[in-house]
Amino acid sequence: MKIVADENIPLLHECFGSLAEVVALQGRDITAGDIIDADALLVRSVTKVNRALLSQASSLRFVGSCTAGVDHIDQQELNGRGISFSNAPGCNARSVVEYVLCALDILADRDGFELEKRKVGIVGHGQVGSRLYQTLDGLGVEVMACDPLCERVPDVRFESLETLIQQCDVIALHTPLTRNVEYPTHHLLDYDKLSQIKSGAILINAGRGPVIDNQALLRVLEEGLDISVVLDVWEHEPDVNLDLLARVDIGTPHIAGYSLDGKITGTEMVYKGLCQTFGLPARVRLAAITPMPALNRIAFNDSATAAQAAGMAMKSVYDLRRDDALMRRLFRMDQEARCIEFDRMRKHYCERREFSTLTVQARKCEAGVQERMKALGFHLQVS
Ligand SMILES: NC(=O)c1ccc[n+]([C@@H]2O[C@H](COP(=O)([O-])OP(=O)(O)OC[C@H]3O[C@@H](n4cnc5c(N)ncnc54)[C@H](O)[C@@H]3O)[C@@H](O)[C@H]2O)c1
Ligand SMILES: O=C(O)[C@H](O)[C@H](O)COP(=O)(O)O
Repeated sequence: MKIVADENIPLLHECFGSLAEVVALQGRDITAGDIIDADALLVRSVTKVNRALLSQASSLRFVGSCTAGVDHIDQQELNGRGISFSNAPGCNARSVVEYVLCALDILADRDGFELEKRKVGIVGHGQVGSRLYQTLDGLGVEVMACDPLCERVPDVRFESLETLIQQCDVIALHTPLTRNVEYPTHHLLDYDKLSQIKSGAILINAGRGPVIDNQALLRVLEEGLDISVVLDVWEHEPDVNLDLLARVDIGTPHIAGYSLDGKITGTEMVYKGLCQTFGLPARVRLAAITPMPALNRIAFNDSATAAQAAGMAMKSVYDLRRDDALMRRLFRMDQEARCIEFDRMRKHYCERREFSTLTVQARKCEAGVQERMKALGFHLQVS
């Protein structure tokens, strides 16, 4: 068997090496010629799997994308050719939730607000949105969700997008990128909607860049709309608009889902999908070869307040300011170098772990500290 794969799939050879010959290529550069005799193609979000790419792939039986998003995959074309497809729904949902929590923590420090006093609106109540909702709700934050496609459940407050825009102090976008469907998300936030966001609010996009019309966002910011903006995803990646980057409060190179845990789970989910398609036993257990986190324990004294402890624990696992600072190096580069650097930052991304890998000892701490740590998803030790 021959597998052609994006070289940025973690543990690629450990996982698939015993099953097949694995040819690892740069995801953006995979061509129709590269997969002529491949039995399986494994991609991440930067490879467009469409009619042109598949045109000569007569042996191809399986395509796997180690990602949550599938807007780069023409699934109709795959169905038409009888090619099985697997992706990795939810693999990195916790990672994105933690990115959003860390962004809010940094802005709360900078601007001196308490998250518990802010109203948060989440657009998209799927794997990421629902987990974010639950976490914020557990922290005592007032939350509302907007998702016209999601089944209504009693303990979730669903509102329209207009209500979220009018009422919320934080708006977080977690929808897929869709066009030509009943509720398309392409440019869901256009000039009109952006202009209506409350003054002082925070807008976060860690879904897909084109869900916000980036030119319109730049325009409202230039016109003086007083909002803070956190962008992990950009229209026309890897070609980031520097005028927009200059105006956002936090900017990162599409790494919200890049915890090592999330990426490895993505690999494992696709590995299982491939094994199923080819009738092979899925023997590799990636948990067994996942590295130990560099930091696995932190202890608080009884003098710690809940807010202080939460901020320290979050920053010790993931300090988002580092990613923002690295991103701003793009200002020093010409367009070609910027695109290369955007991909380079993603390829060589630091080994970031999820909150659950950190044990928080809060034995003598007040109940508030313990509750906050638990709600955030840390592994709490109180005995
Ligand atoms: N930045 C990153 O690193 C990163 C990581 C993971 C996922 N993503 C992106 O975020 C998206 C969401 O991730 P997920 O895992 O939660 O996906 P998901 O498919 O589980 O959830 C998406 C939700 O959005 C809802 N939705 C669709 N159209 C909508 C609309 N017009 N308005 C409101 N809601 C709408 C869907 O009903 C669904 O519940 C992915 O599709 C992917 O593109 C980005
Ligand atoms: O859709 C996803 O899962 C995320 O956007 C993912 O983090 C994208 O990462 P990439 O495939 O571009 O490495």
